[in-house]
Amino acid sequence: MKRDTVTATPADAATIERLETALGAGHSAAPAAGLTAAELTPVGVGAMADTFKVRLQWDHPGAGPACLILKQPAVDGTAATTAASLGAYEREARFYSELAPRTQVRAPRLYGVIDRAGAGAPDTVLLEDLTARHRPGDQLREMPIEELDRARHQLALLQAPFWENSATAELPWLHRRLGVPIPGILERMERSWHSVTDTIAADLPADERKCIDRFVGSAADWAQLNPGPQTLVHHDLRADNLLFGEGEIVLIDWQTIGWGSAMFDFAYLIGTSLEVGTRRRHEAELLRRHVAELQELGVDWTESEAQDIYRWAACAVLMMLVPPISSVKSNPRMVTMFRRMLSLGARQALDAGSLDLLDSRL
Ligand SMILES: Nc1ncnc2c1ncn2[C@@H]1O[C@H](COP(=O)(O)OP(=O)(O)OP(=O)(O)O)[C@@H](O)[C@H]1O
Repeated sequence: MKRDTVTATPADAATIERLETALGAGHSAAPAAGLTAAELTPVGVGAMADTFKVRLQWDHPGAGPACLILKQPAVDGTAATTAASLGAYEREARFYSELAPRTQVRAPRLYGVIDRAGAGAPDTVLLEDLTARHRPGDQLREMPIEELDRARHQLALLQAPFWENSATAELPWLHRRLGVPIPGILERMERSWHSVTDTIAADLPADERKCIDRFVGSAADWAQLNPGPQTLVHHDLRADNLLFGEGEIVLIDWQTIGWGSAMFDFAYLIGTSLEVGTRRRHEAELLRRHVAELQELGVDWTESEAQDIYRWAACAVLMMLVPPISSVKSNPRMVTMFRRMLSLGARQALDAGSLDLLDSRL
């Protein structure tokens, strides 16, 4: 969003009251602190959520945060209804309140939650504002390998405490995209892919197009396989969902936090972040480091087991990006981004021999 088109809007009385109550309940404001004014500035209008930076004025200076990030259901009715039906808002709120405190992963601090729709579960999160000293990642540029490795380290911190943890696996609100039948996935994949073969995907090399064709036909079986140790899966761990600060990387956008194969986020992060040549040079070492760090964190896993699962996981980029491509139309940045990631994803699957693996297992 262009900064010069962004204007701040004063919050109405109902919003101020909701914020004050939520911050009090979240122990993020002094008891009985009074919020006197709030001003909302949009920072991101996503597919499913609207995000605002909120400046706050308290009756006693310092009684609560001066600034926060508010992420709430999108105003766009269709997207919001889809997200709500998928449990995306509740899931993100529950991740921040119930799971983030059990990990060392760097996510924004949660200040409070709001049940805006009155559906009996929170759908809005109030988060630590990191706009001043952090910059969002850029999906259109290659991530420097040192930064990628630090993001990967955060992934190890997310995964280790929940590794094969049966109580976490049973949490009904976690997103399940792997290891379960996904109704209509084949039709959605095919419809989406065929709608862009003459546009976004028109100039992809023939072997990449063929690879995507084959993957689309077997995506449901691929997702069902879901091999290897299971743990928490972010499901969209890529540059756009990372905030880079001095000496730290912060992971955001937890609407799709779920349960699945430990190699999924690893393959997706690498596949969406690195150019093909860089990935080829570094992926074995990144995998080795990832397993070594998990082991240091108490996880019982070996490099060769991880390599085996990586062959499957190398389709993660295609799995995540083929279904939404048909809805990417007019925005040139999104078109460029999707085309680039499709190509990277296909090349990653080809390099890993993922489709041959799939053929041999089915
Ligand atoms: N705590 C935060 N501090 C600073 N900026 C943030 C914070 N949270 C989100 N942002 C900014 O807002 C943008 C949108 O946030 P986020 O990725 O969580 O939602 P989204 O992508 O719009 O929604 P969706 O969940 O529908 O994909 C981010 O790209 C980031 O620039």
